[in-house]
Amino acid sequence: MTANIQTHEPHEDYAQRDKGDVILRAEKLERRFGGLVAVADFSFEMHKGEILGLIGPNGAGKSTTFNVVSGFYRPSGGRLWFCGEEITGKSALQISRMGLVRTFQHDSLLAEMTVEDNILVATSHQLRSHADRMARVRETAGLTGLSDYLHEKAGNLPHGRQRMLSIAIALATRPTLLCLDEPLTGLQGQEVKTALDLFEMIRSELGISILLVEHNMRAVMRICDRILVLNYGRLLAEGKPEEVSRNEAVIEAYLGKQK
Ligand SMILES: Nc1ncnc2c1ncn2[C@@H]1O[C@H](COP(=O)(O)OP(=O)(O)OP(=O)(O)O)[C@@H](O)[C@H]1O
Repeated sequence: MTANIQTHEPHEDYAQRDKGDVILRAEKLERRFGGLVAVADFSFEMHKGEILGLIGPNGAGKSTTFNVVSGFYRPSGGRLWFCGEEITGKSALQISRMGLVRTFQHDSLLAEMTVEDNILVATSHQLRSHADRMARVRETAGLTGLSDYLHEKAGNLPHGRQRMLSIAIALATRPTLLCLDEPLTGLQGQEVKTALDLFEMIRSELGISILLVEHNMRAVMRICDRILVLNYGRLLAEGKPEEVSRNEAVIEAYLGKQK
């Protein structure tokens, strides 16, 4: 893994700086599907302002963790807290209204509706006045590079713009925690760089923390402050990118899968 993974400039140490400022806490999280244990004994904390990576080989339990944290699946065991409030067993809608919002691996856009309307719908429960909602739409479109596409049908956008629209929809409510599920899939060179710059900006300008599941290791190593590694549903390692990329067990888990 060290051969094709590079770490870049040192990250500001958000995890250390905000030690007392936990926004997400999982304690012994577990999710079973019949006899299959997809996630087991998974405990972690996430701090305000962090960009936290969740990586692992195919089938490691990353998406299941996302689904449990965001309320789309009920945990089979363990407990979860968001901003100090227990969210174990709460619905996806309740959790998203508390400010924990996720995107999906496959874009969930309203393809026949315009970009503007897709973003507008996301603001509807939060902002009452149409003027406020339109201002939020324009601001969000500006952040995500979609200002020139507001009147296009979402389904007509190129793939990279559709991915940005998924993020714009999640961002429109200005969540506290944004969970991104493989947001870079299908993006090419400059598009990846633009997306990573956007994630940095979301954190630094809007103060939104990011939990990132992503297979693009180079990108994960560049952007994350800290990384959790899952293997067979269990926490295999955690640490800063440079620590994780040198971890023998992590290297073995990835290389073992490639044989
Ligand atoms: N709805 C489900 N029903 C039954 N088994 C499931 C379900 N969702 C996930 N699994 C199983 O749980 C395990 C973990 O899957 P999960 O999708 O969470 O892994 P992942 O790390 O996200 O994988 P990938 O990187 O391929 O997306 C796998 O064995 C998978 O087959």
